Amino acid sequence: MIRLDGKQTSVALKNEIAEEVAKRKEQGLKQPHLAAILVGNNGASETYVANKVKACKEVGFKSSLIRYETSVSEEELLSRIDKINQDQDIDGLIVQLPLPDHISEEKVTERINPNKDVDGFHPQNMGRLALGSPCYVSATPHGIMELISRYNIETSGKKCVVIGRSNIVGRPMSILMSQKGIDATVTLCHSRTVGLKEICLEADIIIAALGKAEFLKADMVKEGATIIDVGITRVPSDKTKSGWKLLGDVDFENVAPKCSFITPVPGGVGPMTIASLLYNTLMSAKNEIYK
Ligand SMILES: Nc1nc(=O)c2c([nH]1)NC[C@@H]1CN(c3ccc(C(=O)N[C@@H](CCC(=O)O)C(=O)O)cc3)C=[N+]21
Repeated sequence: MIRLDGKQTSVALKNEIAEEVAKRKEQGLKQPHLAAILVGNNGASETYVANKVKACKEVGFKSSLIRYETSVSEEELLSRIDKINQDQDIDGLIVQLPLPDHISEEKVTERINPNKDVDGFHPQNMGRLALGSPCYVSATPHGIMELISRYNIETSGKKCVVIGRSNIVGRPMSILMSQKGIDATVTLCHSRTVGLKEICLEADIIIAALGKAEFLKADMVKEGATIIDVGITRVPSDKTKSGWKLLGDVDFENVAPKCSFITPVPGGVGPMTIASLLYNTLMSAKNEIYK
């Protein structure tokens, strides 16, 4: 069993990015600049955004964190997005999800200039993804593809089961795994799937992205499978310093011994998500996607 070390791989990817940023600086080009909007004070969102800002510093990016109270109006948020869209210095903009109920995530996502949509959530980027055209690939799916490629995991002709059909992970993952060059045969499963266990038992690669702690059990996994765990659930624990423990969507302890490759939580997909966001922001600064 080989652990897919997202921590270490994200450091490698960040080093490559930092090198390129340094080179661009020598050429007199400006620093890539990522802006993040955070609404309210959801604990998990705070951690993720703080990690993103820290990662920007590590690679030599400029970052701007824009905070709003939960009570901010949709109109005010949208007009701030308009302003950032116009700002020549800002290459990438993300609005951290989830948003409060009175703000439409759809409207917010659609308002971001697709050229700056380094989250890859805009319909233009999602549509291009489906068509196989150049686009910003959302950070978690992009990070997973990087892990698969850097560990030389075979995908061609393999049976891949994706569990969860969210717009930000499951759906784009199913598209990426089936695209030309990757060539897996994909089954996208969700809460109405009948016979999930039998479907999983056939899989060479399982991507668990349904958001239920320790959902995927050892009796659902074929010997030698590759398991990618996208879940991250916080549960109270008196054994950790923070008072919290992080659980993935996979029952790691029992599943790991059966696998050829498996991602841990934490230290798997999470750090790769952050590195991929930086990668997309560098692409934007270089105008590599929309020339
Ligand atoms: N507009 C938007 N873009 C996102 O990319 C986005 C989002 N909204 N909303 C929430 C999800 C979740 N997400 C994570 C990022 C980093 C870790 C991460 O760094 N995880 C660490 C642990 C961090 C911890 O201590 O919680 C790890 O797995 O090792 C996890 C999850 C980005 N998301």
